[in-house]
Amino acid sequence: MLHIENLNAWYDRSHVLQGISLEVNKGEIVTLMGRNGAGKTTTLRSLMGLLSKRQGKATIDGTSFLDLPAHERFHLGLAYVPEDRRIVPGLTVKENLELGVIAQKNRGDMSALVDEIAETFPRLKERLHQDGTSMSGGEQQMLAIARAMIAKPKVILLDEPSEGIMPVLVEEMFELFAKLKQQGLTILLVEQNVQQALKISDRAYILDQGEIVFHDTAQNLLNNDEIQQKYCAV
Ligand SMILES: Nc1ncnc2c1ncn2[C@@H]1O[C@H](COP(=O)(O)OP(=O)(O)OP(=O)(O)O)[C@@H](O)[C@H]1O
Repeated sequence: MLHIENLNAWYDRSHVLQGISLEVNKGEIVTLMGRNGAGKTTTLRSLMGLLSKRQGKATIDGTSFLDLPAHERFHLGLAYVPEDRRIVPGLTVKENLELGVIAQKNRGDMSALVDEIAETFPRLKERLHQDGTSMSGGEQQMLAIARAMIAKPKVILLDEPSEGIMPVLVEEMFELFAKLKQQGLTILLVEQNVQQALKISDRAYILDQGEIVFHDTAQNLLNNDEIQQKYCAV
């Protein structure tokens, strides 16, 4: 589904990603792990075209997208939820969700789409008329994910969704990812919360200093303390 081959990326002269190759098959959750500064966010940002200098190849369902403008990636079925969530202040939860509909080519029935997504995110359903930014960090994270999901993407890139969120909501969030996977979504997940991420993932890649240094099934990695200690201790 998502295929990345020899991806390189630079911030000015700093060569941060040094030839990353990975793939995420349809319906898989794949976690990208690694210490702070390893290049995880840069990988997602490069895929979204947010770094001016990058090289390599990336395809979604066989279509190359690295050189396409952002809206065309979106129409190919690629969605991105950055770490900072970007909930629009002054808009309700429902209005924030509607922004996800407005961005679509074929908008269909806006309220039907909002109702549909609210079924998957019961916590949002109860708060549709509340100001989006008045919710807790975890709830805002769910709103950001729901807003991306409304476009029915094929692949979603999630950057540190559990960052700064209270433990009970983290649990709920990981359950939600498992549910989205069951609905057929393909997920590339960047997470520091290694144990929980691996429990719901199929496979994982470890990044270190801009290179993939290890990959395995999530189950094997979960049992591999040595590798976790070596590359994932913060
Ligand atoms: N805007 C920027 N300009 C210059 N260098 C940057 C910029 N953003 C990140 N870097 C550098 O690129 C490298 C990779 O950073 P990146 O944010 O991708 O790491 P990460 O694995 O996501 O880490 P973290 O878990 O801390 O977010 C780091 O050395 C970082 O200092």
